[in-house]
Amino acid sequence: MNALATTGLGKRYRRNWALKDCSLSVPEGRVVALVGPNGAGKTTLLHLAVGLLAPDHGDVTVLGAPAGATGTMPRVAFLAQDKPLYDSFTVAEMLRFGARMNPRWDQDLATRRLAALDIPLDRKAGKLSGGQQAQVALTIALAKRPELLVLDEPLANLDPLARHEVMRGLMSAVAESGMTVMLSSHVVSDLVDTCDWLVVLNGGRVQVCGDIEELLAGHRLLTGPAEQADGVAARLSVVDQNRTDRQATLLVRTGSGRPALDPRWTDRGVSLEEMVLAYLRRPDNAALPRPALAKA
Ligand SMILES: Nc1ncnc2c1ncn2[C@@H]1O[C@H](COP(=O)(O)OP(=O)(O)OP(=O)(O)O)[C@@H](O)[C@H]1O
Repeated sequence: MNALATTGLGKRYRRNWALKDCSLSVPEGRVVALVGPNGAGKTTLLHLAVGLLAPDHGDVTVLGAPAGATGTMPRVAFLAQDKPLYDSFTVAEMLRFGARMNPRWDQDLATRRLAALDIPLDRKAGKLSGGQQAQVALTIALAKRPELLVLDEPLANLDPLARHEVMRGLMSAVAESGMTVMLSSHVVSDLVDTCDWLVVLNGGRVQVCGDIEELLAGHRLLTGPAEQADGVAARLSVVDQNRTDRQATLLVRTGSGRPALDPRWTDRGVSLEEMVLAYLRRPDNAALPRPALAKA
């Protein structure tokens, strides 16, 4: 079953479509990287997924039911971009609040996790560091024992060590529970070792959706003489290219296998960051399991 599926999903604010024609699916148990530039529609998509917004077009299904369905809410946890905690509550009071609000609450998980992180239960949330606040907010989301955990920019404003710690904590929770996680970020390098499913949003449209390993295996970076570049580009599906007078570099979608090339060309695999940036630079190109990106 898919943890999340959208069909022709659209959301507009007044006359502007923040999200348009968005069709994607995320199988259960995946850790999903949702990436895209500022204003791409990431927060809008996440809010639609957790039922905080209603679609203007199309459908969103979460864990087999329409997003926001009453029966699904206890199975979904959402951590908003600003990591909302009550500043004047102590950590212990935040946990009590979580316990009252959530029928599947796991107090033992919450206290063990916070003890391992050395976060004092008697400290007021407003007096914690940014990294500690992120960890408390994540702990509350995890103690809900969700089947789908949705995190909007969980690493924003954290230093590199805190980013690493948050991701490590998240990964051990995923390993224990098998839940599906969807997290948005601007920083692709933070997601490399963690995520196994990629969704790229750009200008309110889905540009890439799929298994990261398969996507990486299906793209190559070719370098060769500029005068032959048109011939090579005509045979292959070029995502992005960069040419000087003498040399051309093409990032191509091969599907699978390596393209046959003139010996003056070299080719190599691509990193996740190279692939994502190539698509973001070329919003008209797409890597989708279903029809290519519709033009505006
Ligand atoms: N409440 C709102 N009213 C009007 N327009 C909005 C509202 N929320 C978002 N938008 C617009 O919708 C588009 C998508 O915004 P959204 O916040 O979903 O993008 P995002 O990818 O999360 O951006 P960021 O990475 O900057 O957080 C943007 O053009 C934004 O200006």
